[in-house]
Amino acid sequence: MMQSTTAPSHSQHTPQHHIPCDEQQAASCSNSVKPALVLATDCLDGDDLLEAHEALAYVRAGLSPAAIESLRQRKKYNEEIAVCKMLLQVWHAQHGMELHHNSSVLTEDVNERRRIVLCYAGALEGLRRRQEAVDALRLCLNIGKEEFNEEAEEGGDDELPDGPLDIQVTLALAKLYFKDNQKEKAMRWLQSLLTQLRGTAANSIPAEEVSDVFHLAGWVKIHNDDHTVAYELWTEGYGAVPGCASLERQFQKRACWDRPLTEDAALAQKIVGGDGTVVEVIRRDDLKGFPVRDGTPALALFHPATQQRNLVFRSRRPILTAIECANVLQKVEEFHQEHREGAWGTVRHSSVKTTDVAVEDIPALRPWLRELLRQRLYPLIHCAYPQLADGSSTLDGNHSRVQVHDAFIVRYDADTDGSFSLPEHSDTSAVSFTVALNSHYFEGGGTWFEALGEDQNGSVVDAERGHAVVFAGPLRHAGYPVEKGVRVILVLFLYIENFSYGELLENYTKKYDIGVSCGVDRCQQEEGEEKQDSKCSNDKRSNQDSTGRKASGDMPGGFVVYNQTVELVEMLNLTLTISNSAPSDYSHCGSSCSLSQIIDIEEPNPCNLFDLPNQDYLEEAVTPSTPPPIAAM
Ligand SMILES: O=C(O)CCC(=O)C(=O)O
Ligand SMILES: [Fe+2]
Repeated sequence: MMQSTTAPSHSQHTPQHHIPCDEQQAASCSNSVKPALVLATDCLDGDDLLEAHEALAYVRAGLSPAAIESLRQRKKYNEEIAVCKMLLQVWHAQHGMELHHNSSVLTEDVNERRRIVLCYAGALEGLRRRQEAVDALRLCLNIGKEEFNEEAEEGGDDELPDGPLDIQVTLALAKLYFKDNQKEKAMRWLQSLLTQLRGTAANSIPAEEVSDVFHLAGWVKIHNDDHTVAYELWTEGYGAVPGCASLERQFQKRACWDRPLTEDAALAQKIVGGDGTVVEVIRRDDLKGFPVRDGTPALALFHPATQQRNLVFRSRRPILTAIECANVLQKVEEFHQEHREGAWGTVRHSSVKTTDVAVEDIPALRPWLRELLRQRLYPLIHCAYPQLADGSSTLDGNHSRVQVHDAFIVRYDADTDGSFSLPEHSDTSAVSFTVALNSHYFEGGGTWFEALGEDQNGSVVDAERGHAVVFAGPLRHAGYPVEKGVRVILVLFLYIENFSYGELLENYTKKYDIGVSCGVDRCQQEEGEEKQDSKCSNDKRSNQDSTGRKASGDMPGGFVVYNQTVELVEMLNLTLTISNSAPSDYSHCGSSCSLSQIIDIEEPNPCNLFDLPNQDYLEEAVTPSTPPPIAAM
């Protein structure tokens, strides 16, 4: 069983920069006065007395800046709704309700109506009146109110209108369905758009609309766990719109990770190096398996007989040498110095924002990662997850079916708000890796898993420098807070070619009557994406589910509340069990942590995982010729 130690007390575990509650309240009160007063002054300058009074009322009420912003936003949406409603009434009085593609309404009038409807639906969505926003868009697409009935509300299929679809309105509708986690419906509309685009002369449709359709369709597929089709769509989209930066990025990513590997070994050795230690091929005995609780949905991905309940593994010996780790950190740091003025970004992921950098952006690390995957990580995955639920293997002959969806290096810093931890989430991957690139200059950290441990509080799996933790991506997990210093890890989101497991997860969830998981789903975000919610939205409005936990309500975006991790820590501190005692000789390293301190190459490894009690060795794989059906689990 897992080795457990009692968790540090709450005070030990709360990072120093967290202000106590009452202090925090006082800070937010005084903060609110300033912007509201500025606002009031601005309004007076602009002779807008009403707004000035409103702003002063906010000041008197002691509202926080966030509350003021939210009130003003609500007001703006309500105004937009009132104006749009009136304009639509006028428009329909002039042109009638129905608008067929052969109708005599002028193009300008059609464009005007579209603009109003999109604004109207956007404002309704902003106020969380999503169903009304859907109704408005459907009406604009000539799916009349009269047949909008319970069937639609129950998730029945929309009937597609005759004739060509209005691309912008259909896209907006598909986005709303996607946000509402109605992925099949979203995909149905997008499929119709794709068919329409494929049958239309390329230059007759604005490139932006074409790229938006491909982009969104790809993301819906990713969130439906069908990465293979998503990348096919993005590749096709890039062919249709070669100028589209976001599609190009996805295309280049494939070109980077699917490249033939012929020269990588020598190149990787030259660039990233090693200390001459040959990292032997990983065998199953090299992995310590952590069994998850019965009823964990991610169990549905793998064959129950070969997997048992082991969905999280940690390597018993390092898969990266100390020199390799140091050299990778060096390259990452050099990259930030040369290209990012020394600063790390948080733009790559929406909903759960890591402070990170994509490996494919650092040319020196590309051959290294390709070689690492081929030589060590893919074999490791095959050992850990030998057989999928459909009876197939992660290997196809000698070729690994595992593919990179996202590869990035994450930096946690105890002294930086928003990057000392990562809230609870699941990854958009079948299998994920974290590989520790340092271990001596931080305290805390590790990966918390909801489904591990004896009780409902989960457990933290931590790893020494060079060691890997591999786990099923749909497992709920979090980056446990780093209390002191800096923790740097390599993270990989991987998918398995032609293995889309969404339905397996869904059936398992239904079978065990598990509610829809609350919280956030990790998805990638391209730079500048926040402006376009056609990809993953970064919606920070929170709501509450019936269990009292904050839930995103939205898929795939959700919200980011770093406080969520603080809540998590508080909850964990009650009865947390840490799966392995952390090395006790961490040295303190504060905000001025330098690269040489993070790169802990000189340090002896304080905790040799080979010396741990071995009772958790995995059982040898039993591979039955015909797998029992999932229902037998
Ligand atoms: O910090 C960790 O160990 C987890 C990181 C993670 O879950 C992620 O980047 O998606
Ligand atoms: Fe994750």
